[in-house]
Amino acid sequence: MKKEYQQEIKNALAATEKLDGINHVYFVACGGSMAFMQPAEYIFNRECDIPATILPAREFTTRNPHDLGKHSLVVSCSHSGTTPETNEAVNFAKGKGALTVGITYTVGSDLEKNSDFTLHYSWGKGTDASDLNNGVLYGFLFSLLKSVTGDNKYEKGLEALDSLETMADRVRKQFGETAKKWTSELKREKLIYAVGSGINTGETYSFSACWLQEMQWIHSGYINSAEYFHGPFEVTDFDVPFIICKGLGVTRKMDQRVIDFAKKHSQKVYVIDDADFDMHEVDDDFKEYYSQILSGVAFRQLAEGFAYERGHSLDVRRYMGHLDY
Ligand SMILES: O=P(O)(O)OC[C@H]1O[C@](O)(CO)[C@@H](O)[C@@H]1O
Repeated sequence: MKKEYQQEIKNALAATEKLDGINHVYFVACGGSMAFMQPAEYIFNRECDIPATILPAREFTTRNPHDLGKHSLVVSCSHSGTTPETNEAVNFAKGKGALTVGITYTVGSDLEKNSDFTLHYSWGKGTDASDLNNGVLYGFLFSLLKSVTGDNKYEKGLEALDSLETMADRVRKQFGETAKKWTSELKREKLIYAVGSGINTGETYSFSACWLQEMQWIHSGYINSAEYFHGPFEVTDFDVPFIICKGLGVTRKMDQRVIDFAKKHSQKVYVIDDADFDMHEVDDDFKEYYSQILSGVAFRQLAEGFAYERGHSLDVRRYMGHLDY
């Protein structure tokens, strides 16, 4: 990871240590930037006693959590740094006395101006994965967990960042042909469901909401594997497509239960299995946490495959940036 990003993480971390105890960590953002932070909430919940909650930025300000105050840490993210709801949430949190850390690609953006501390990341093809948003988030997260728990095991989580690009590149090569095949088969589907859970919740939600709905205008919905059997499974039929992300770790059996059922009733079940991805560089304690970044690499290849097969650029929007909402 670039030295300046490491320094930004150190600066933000030092500020969290001055809080004299964190009562709650909130992650707030919109769309893909919110989805990208969901694993942080999951990891925090799994690893320590400090409550962590992720909320869409507008719901955060609307809900006005009762415990939000001078011992709270509010982490936001906006790629552009300009999304109004996210900036409103940061200013709202600051008004309550919370410490705000903004994660953004855009130097000098509103988010940077509004946040107490900023973590920048790089973007674009050819960027080392440790300098992308996920790398910077995990750099901050594992440093924070080490600080609040005093457990040195998080050093291993930080060390894995050095191998992230190697692992991501391996998945790109491994999954490339599969992505082409699946998207060629699915390109005329009017509706595709995305199913996942646990650490993969954000990436699976983002695949449905951002890649399929927003960037391909394909009807879709995210279904949590645990919730599939409580409503959504009634729409399962031989011709209904499901892309299911099968995670590692504690939620894997929930994903498997969906796969077993869906495969009996639909001929269009496609499974991204994180166990297929080689992660030998990562310590066992952190494999599940890193696997979602690799799921994201596969989801991105599917999105690019759809864009190619359907002749529909991922950059086209009908409303966003053109019409007020
Ligand atoms: O990350 P930003 O700049 O706040 O932008 C958020 C917007 O970008 C997306 O995540 C992807 O275009 C949208 O879903 C969302 O409206």
